[in-house]
Amino acid sequence: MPQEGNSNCPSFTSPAKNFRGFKALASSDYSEETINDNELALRKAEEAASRRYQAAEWLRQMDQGALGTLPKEPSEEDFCLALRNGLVLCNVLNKVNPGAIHKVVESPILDVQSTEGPAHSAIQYFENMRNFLVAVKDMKLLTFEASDLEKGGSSNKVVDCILCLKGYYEWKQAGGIGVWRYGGTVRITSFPKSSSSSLVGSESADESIDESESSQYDQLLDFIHFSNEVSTEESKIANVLTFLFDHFGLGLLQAYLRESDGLDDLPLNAMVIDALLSKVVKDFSGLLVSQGTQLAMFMKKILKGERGMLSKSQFMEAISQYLRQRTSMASSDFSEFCTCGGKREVVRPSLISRCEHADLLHFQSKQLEELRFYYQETKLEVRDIHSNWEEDLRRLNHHVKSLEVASSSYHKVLEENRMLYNQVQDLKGTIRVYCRVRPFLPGQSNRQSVVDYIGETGNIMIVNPFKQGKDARKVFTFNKVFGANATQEQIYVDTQPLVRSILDGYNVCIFAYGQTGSGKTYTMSGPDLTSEDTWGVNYRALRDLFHLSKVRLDVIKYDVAVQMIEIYNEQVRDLLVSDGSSRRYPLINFLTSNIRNSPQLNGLNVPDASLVPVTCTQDVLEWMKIGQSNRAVGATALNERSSRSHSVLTVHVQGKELVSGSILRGCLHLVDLAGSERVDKSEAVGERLKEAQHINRSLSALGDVISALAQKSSHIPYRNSKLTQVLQESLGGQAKTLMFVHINPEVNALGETISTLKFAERVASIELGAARSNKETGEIRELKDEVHHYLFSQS
Ligand SMILES: Nc1ncnc2c1ncn2[C@@H]1O[C@H](COP(=O)(O)OP(=O)(O)OP(=O)(O)O)[C@@H](O)[C@H]1O
Repeated sequence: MPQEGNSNCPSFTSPAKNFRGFKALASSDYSEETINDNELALRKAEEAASRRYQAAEWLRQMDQGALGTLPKEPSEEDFCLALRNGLVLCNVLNKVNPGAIHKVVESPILDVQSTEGPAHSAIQYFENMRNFLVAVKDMKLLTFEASDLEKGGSSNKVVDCILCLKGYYEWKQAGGIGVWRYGGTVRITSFPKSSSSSLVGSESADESIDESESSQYDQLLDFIHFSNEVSTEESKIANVLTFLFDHFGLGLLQAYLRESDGLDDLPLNAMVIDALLSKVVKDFSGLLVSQGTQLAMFMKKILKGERGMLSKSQFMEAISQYLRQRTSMASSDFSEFCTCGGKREVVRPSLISRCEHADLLHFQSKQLEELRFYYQETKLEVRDIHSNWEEDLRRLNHHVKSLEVASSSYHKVLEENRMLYNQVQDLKGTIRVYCRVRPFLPGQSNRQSVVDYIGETGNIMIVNPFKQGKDARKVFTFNKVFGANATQEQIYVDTQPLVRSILDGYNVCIFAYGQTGSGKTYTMSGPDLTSEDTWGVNYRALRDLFHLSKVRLDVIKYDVAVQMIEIYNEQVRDLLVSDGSSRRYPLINFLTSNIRNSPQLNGLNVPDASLVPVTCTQDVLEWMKIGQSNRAVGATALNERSSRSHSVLTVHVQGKELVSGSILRGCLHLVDLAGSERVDKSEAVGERLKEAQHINRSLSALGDVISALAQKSSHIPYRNSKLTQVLQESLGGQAKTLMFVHINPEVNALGETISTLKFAERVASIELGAARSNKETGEIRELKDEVHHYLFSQS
């Protein structure tokens, strides 16, 4: 298991620690140790005792006879005394190397008290001891002097000899291969030198080594030097092993954790880690054992190779060669292992032979080459596409610009076309029809519109949400269609030329048609008289007339007067009465004389209605307020503010050219028709029902007149209603007529919307003939005046 080292790096306990004694002896650091002499002596004594006990223990194990004479932990004296007769040593040596001593003197009597005893026992003792020392020497093991067992001798040398014998024995028992050790602290390597002296060493080697042992001592120093080198190598190896072990262990841990991804509740505690690591240790130990076995086999092969016995240098050279081979083989695997961190899938390639590895490398570099090629190709393609795009974009830009030009020219052409069309219409006298779509009103929740599309050229497409396919859509065409967002200003712009033509002596009739609540009053008058922005056609037209008349003041003098009547339940009422209750709001006796069926000389259709001269817009506003308040307004289920009557505001303009004296007479009828909805839908009863019936009757009379006019019928039924009678001149005469047809975008008004639009299309087809100006030269006027006087004087 890894342990914390000084460098804080995990490391194995280095086998080199086994050389502690020798290193202490040889190292220069030794002198620097701060241990004082007493401590050193004590330590040495402890170590010597420990080794002595070890030797005694082994002798007791090897020879039963020693059990009685040699204590388990003998003092130095007891130890020497027990071995002095040489019996135990001879018996043990014969066990280690059977037959090494032919004759062992058994049962020596050591009677130190008898006078002969010492001599006799000394003989026995000498014989056994001599035999033992000779045999040991023959075996090239550590020896000692017989005197070492005497008082003042070096018992340590005896201990070294016994432990050396022990090491030899164990080495032999293990098969007698390679390195062997004795005493648990010293290694001795058997180098088969030709010289008789074996290489031996002992950590207990001290100053007592005499001259005769100098060659042994030199060898011992050699060995110390060698062992230092080995220890350096070993510590390096230990570091590598530590590193490998960590990788191996942590790699396994990682693999385990990776594979346990799915197990959410897996308790990952210290116990699991311990269990894992003990498994790792087990595997690693197994690996070490098998490696050890292989290494042992290899060493055996070297030692027992064909070359026979090896010298130290040969042996070391063989090891180095082997290591070099292994290093070059392992280094690539090792670096791969380090790079990939032991991941299973990546580690696998490390198992592939180098040949396969090279193939893989070759294959990958080929793939890399291909990838590079494709990358370059793609880069070129992208560049091509990019430049193509740029080209396309340039062309598109150009195209857009030409379209812009075309579109502006198109608009110009469209405008010209419209003007030409209007001129043609003027020539033909066709009634102009403008369609206006009312916006949804605040509070209307279902905002599904029946208006699907509004074209620039006067098309409007109505969609029926309850129908499918072709039948669901219907297109109507008018002079112009204004969407819900059109402003009052935009509405008036197209009307302005017509209005201005009044000052040139033309009659103009503008009437608003549409279902109740579709915005007729909004177009004609506007929602709020106080705000000029929302003024309707009426006020704008009058403002325009006054403005123009002022501009022409130096050339023509204009007189403007207005009439305002209402047709309610087929009765014509004067709305501009404000001079007392008796004349207020009089019912004009329509059937007798007050509506002329042919244009009057003064252009008045209803001569009995009040004709109020006005000089400015403010005058008009005042009179209109009076007219509005006089107007009959009734509430219906469809629209509380719904006007249940037709209102006609007529502006009479008479201009006299200052130079020529010519008279210009024009009039403008501004007609706000009553709602065109069907009676059943208005849910009206009683008075309201009567109103609705009258309104419908007059509107269908209007429809009949329009049909007859469209068919160029010889009889036009103007007299069927008051409305058609009042508008006769505008519909059938030489007037310029404009109809604003209004539609409600709501789905529940779809039926009315369709019938309104159909009616408007019919109106649009009527050709009235070219409008004519009511201009009388001074000469004609004078002649007319003369005729007039003449007729009056005759009557
Ligand atoms: N273009 C528009 N923009 C905003 N609001 C409008 C527009 N047209 C109509 N309205 C609003 O719709 C409501 C009904 O409009 P208006 O009274 O003009 O309808 P009408 O056709 O004259 O009704 P009636 O036939 O009953 O006289 C009013 O509240 C009006 O302000």
